[in-house]
Amino acid sequence: MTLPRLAVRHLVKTFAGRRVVDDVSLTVMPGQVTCLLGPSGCGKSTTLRIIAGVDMQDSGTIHVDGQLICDTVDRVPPEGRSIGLMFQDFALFPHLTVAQNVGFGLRGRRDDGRVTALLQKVGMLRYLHDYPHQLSGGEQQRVALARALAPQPRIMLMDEPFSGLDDRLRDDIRDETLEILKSEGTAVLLVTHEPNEALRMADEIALMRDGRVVQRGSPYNIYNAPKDLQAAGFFSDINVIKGKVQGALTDTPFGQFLAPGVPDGTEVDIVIRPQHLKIDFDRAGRGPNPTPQDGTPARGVVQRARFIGASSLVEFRMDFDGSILRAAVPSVFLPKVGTPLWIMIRRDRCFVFPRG
Ligand SMILES: Nc1ncnc2c1ncn2[C@@H]1O[C@H](COP(=O)(O)OP(=O)(O)OP(=O)(O)O)[C@@H](O)[C@H]1O
Repeated sequence: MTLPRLAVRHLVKTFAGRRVVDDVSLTVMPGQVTCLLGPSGCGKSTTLRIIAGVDMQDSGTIHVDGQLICDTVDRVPPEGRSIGLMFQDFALFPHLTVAQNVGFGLRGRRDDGRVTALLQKVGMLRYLHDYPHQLSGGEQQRVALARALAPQPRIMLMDEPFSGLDDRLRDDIRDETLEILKSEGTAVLLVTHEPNEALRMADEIALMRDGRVVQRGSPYNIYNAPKDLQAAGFFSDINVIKGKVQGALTDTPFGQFLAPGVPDGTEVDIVIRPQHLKIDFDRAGRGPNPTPQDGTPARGVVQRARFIGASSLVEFRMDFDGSILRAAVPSVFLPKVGTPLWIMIRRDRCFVFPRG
């Protein structure tokens, strides 16, 4: 069995009586990316700082390749942890050239061609003698990556490293960075509050809320099997339809939904993402026929429709209770406000959660 490159267990950190990091455990395997994902203030950066050795935990352990590097008794100093850091504001030294900046990353070790090899890898070899102010944001980011990789760290900790870059550039740099980190076999722990960044980069996502890791899993699993309503809502807009369970089923205007194992009388939220609503025509008020997969259709009237490029966002006011449902549909379809349409809910794409 492969040992995790980084294993963090039961980390706790309290500031002014508040548990900012509350029993956090996570692992990163060699050559893999784990994303610590969560809203601002949930404790991501504090967790990262403890792993880097800049902050000290109140309790909990950190192991690198099975070796204890920090508990509350023994503590390997930051420079002895074989950890590289990349932060958004982790600026290059302005008075050093690109080559000197990367060379600085070697921390006194012999170069042996590593600086040029790394600059080649990040596509910056021709800027060897340039100074940081002569480079674009994306180019500086590439040099920063080369500098962080110079001492061949076993782990790279990244805190929102791409947030200073504009959208198009960010996607490119993200993909390139990932490829380079994988080719170096570095284990990466990446902190972000952006779900799309985590979905795009992570092998594993640890979803954090109020100091706790509430769910861990592959991007696919965490997106398609969220643990609760908040976890579902963190990744996209969601629609919520209310119901009450009777005999493991809940009745709604969209027909019955299965709620296995949920006791009778429990109020539930049926959650569905906008792209999983199906829309059909009115047919003079008859609408489409019910199907086993899509259940009973319900009628709504278009309240708002916005073209946003690849898709259109359509907002419906539902006849049954006046509530609003949002659908994302291919952008070839942009219905007029006031159009009656019928909506069906794909059973296989719904999540049923007891209301908390
Ligand atoms: N040194 C400190 N002293 C007191 N409180 C702190 C300290 N460092 C962090 N906190 C608090 O701990 C909480 C978590 O902060 P942290 O920076 O870890 O969150 P985060 O999830 O990384 O958020 P962001 O994405 O905004 O940086 C915040 O409420 C913050 O104010």
